[in-house]
Amino acid sequence: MMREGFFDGGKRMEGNRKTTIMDGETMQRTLKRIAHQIIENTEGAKDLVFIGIARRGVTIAQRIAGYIHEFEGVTIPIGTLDITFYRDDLTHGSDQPVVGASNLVFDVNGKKIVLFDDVLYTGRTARAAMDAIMDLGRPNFIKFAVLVDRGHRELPIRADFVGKNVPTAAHELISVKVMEFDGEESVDICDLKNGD
Ligand SMILES: O=P(O)(O)OC[C@H]1O[C@H](OP(=O)(O)OP(=O)(O)O)[C@H](O)[C@@H]1O
Ligand SMILES: O=c1cc[nH]c(=O)[nH]1
Repeated sequence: MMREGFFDGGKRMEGNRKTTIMDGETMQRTLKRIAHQIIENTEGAKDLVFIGIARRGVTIAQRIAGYIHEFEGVTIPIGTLDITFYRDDLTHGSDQPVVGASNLVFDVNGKKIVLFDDVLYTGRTARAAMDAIMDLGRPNFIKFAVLVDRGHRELPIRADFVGKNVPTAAHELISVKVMEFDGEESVDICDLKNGD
């Protein structure tokens, strides 16, 4: 289930004023930059694996792995984690991330893991992802890459690779659209309070 004020997929944008902060070309350039940063900061491709948080984090992981293949000629294994939010009706609003299906196609022990998501907000999704990974073994390290960091952290979590830092208000939503799921590419800030 989703958190209050959150909408699903394309529907979440309807009826709300939006400002586009990244178009497809900028997104591509940003992901290429992150690919270079990952190459420089993960001590070589040996034991390097990616984990994408479904759904758009998986797309971002795949795109960046594609660029690294193009730049370095190495193929990085990609696993996926599905994390959704569950609202506990008894405690009104104490929404909790729940780890669903995971498809980690490798043993995490000793791996250099880069975790990917589209948006970093409270940090609860990242925390749930890291908990799920650590339950499976002991990686060499976990680094975190996001397309957008919008602030408002509720946990001491930060990303190692950030496409764009976007200061936001609580009544705004960052909506990332990728071709695979949305048929278009952009990052928009949607104002949920001042809808048209
Ligand atoms: O840092 P957090 O507060 O945990 O927020 C970040 C998460 O929120 C979004 O997922 P959302 O639940 O909106 O689902 P969706 O993007 O898959 O629609 C986003 O894709 C991140 O996974
Ligand atoms: O603004 C936000 C917050 C969490 N997740 C999103 O996708 N956008």
